[in-house]
Amino acid sequence: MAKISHIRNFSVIAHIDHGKSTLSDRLIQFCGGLSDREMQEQVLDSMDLERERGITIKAQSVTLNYTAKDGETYQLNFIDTPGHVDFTYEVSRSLAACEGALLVVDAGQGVEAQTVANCYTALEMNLEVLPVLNKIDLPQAEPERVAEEIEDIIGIEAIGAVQCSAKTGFGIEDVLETIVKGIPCPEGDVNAPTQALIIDSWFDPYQGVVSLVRVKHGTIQAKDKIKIMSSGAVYEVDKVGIFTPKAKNTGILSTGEVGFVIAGIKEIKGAPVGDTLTLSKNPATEVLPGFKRIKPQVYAGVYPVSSDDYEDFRDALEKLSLNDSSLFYEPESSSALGFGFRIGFLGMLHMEIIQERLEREYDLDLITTAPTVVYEVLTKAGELVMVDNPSDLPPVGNIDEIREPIVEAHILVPQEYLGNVITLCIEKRGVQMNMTYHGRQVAVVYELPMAEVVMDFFDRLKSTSRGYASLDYAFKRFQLSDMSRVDILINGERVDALAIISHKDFAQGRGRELAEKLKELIPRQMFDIAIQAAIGSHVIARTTVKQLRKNVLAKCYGGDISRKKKLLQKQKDGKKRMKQVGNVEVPQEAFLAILKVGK
Ligand SMILES: Nc1nc2c(ncn2[C@@H]2O[C@H](COP(=O)(O)OP(=O)(O)OP(=O)(O)O)[C@@H](O)[C@H]2O)c(=O)[nH]1
Repeated sequence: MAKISHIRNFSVIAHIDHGKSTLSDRLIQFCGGLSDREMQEQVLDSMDLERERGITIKAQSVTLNYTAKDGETYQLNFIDTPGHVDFTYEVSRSLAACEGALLVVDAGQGVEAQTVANCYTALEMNLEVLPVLNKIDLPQAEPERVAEEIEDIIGIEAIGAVQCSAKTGFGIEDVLETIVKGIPCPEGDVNAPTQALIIDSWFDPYQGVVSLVRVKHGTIQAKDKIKIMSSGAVYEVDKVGIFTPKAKNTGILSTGEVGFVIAGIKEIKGAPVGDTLTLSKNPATEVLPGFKRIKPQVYAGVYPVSSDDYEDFRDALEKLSLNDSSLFYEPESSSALGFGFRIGFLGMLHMEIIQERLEREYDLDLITTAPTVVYEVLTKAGELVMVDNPSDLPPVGNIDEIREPIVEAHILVPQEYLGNVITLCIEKRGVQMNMTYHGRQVAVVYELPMAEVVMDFFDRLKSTSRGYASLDYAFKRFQLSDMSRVDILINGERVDALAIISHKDFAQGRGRELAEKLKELIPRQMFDIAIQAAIGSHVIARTTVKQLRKNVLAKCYGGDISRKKKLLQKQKDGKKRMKQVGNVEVPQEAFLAILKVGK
């Protein structure tokens, strides 16, 4: 238990790839939390997938003891935050537990969109933000220029900011001194009724639910009866402690501290993120301000390739949602794909990660339909319905208005690529709201339809700017828009899972491209396959997959047997991800073809 004046709770925020994880590991290493061997692996990114992709998904924490130059030992509770645009909401979750944040900026790259977005989130939450110029070992590092850029674009003091190289270890002690001197200690009353904020909860197969908490007032000790304030449920604390980064029982967490609580809670819903913990004896009367829950922005239907896997799929989703409170799912059925689930995601990266985890960790073969944003539909009867699935769109005759979600996108781009970025934004139906010049960089603000942004905008932005433009966006409002559903018919049969909602100006083009794309993707079969795109009963495009003329094996007649086997195996593998639509075999790629359209 540390003296409250000697506690510092902080996060590290940064644009992706500016070196947050590397710096975090250095700080842990400097404070003796890790051996050299453990240092080889980045510790805070614990999931395999994260390591492979080099991004941080789950907020985690570590408690460090640092003996400062003033001779005093400080307890530094450091809470990790993710850096990718899909996960910005997790940042505010971590920041709610802190008094300060290190704003890590790559001294070669300069300020990028999420540097700005994350910094504002921290400032709004009244945190002390301390800039850190990282990667000064790089020959292209320009710490002075970047410091000016921080002052100019973000408006916080940065001249004289601490400089370091997380890679070489240079300046790490200065960073720690900056934390001790620059970040205020927590405030709180150790004798007041206990109040602790649940920053994160996850399911551990051996311990049950583990919650990461920040104690604002009072203490939590082993054997205490804790009460979850939203539900009133009472549990007995088994273990409390800190992460060093390994979990270490301390028997108590006191005011100002950050650590874990395990209390025999079986369900993640039992300890909701953002909720307040108190003690059943002398409970607090008020809950702590939580943080706003984020709703999924992108929905897609996910179906097992084999209907036998449905139960396993449901179990897998249940398990996965134990560790990912942002995962939303509900059963859905499609006439083309059978029984599956509609899953809500925070963005396209989240969708990819979930799909990969389901396939990899749970060994499922899945088919995912094209992702859709949520539309607000006003019916002629005056009802407002939210539609997250094209096939749920009411019949055209019943629709009064369709309103699509609009985001405000903040883009930072070097001047030489500004033209390309503007061209892209216009192509994506963007409306420019603001543009300011900051030295070599330009900050542009656009309102863009979310549907356009979630598709391929990020990749396009990167490629059109050689990787230099950066993006941050947030939902702003719904806006009346001229949208319609484009249906795909295969041999006259409407395939619900292939329907898309598109702006009328693009509907014709997208319908045509989609039909063409499907023609490439659907293998030739023993008969002609007609592919049509239609709006209502009006066919807007048509293509045909011609029938196979010869048996593929005929070519091998008399040829060697191993080649024949290979061919058969290839056909078999290819079949794994096929879905039967009427009498036509449609491959998985076909259901995602829409993502490749409109580029
Ligand atoms: N030269 C140099 N490279 C660095 C330094 N710090 C980090 N890097 C490299 O920059 C890349 C990104 O670093 P990470 O620590 O993964 O960045 P991050 O901000 O944590 O990224 P996410 O975890 O993906 O959000 C890695 O290849 C690091 O090795 C530094 O001080 N100097």
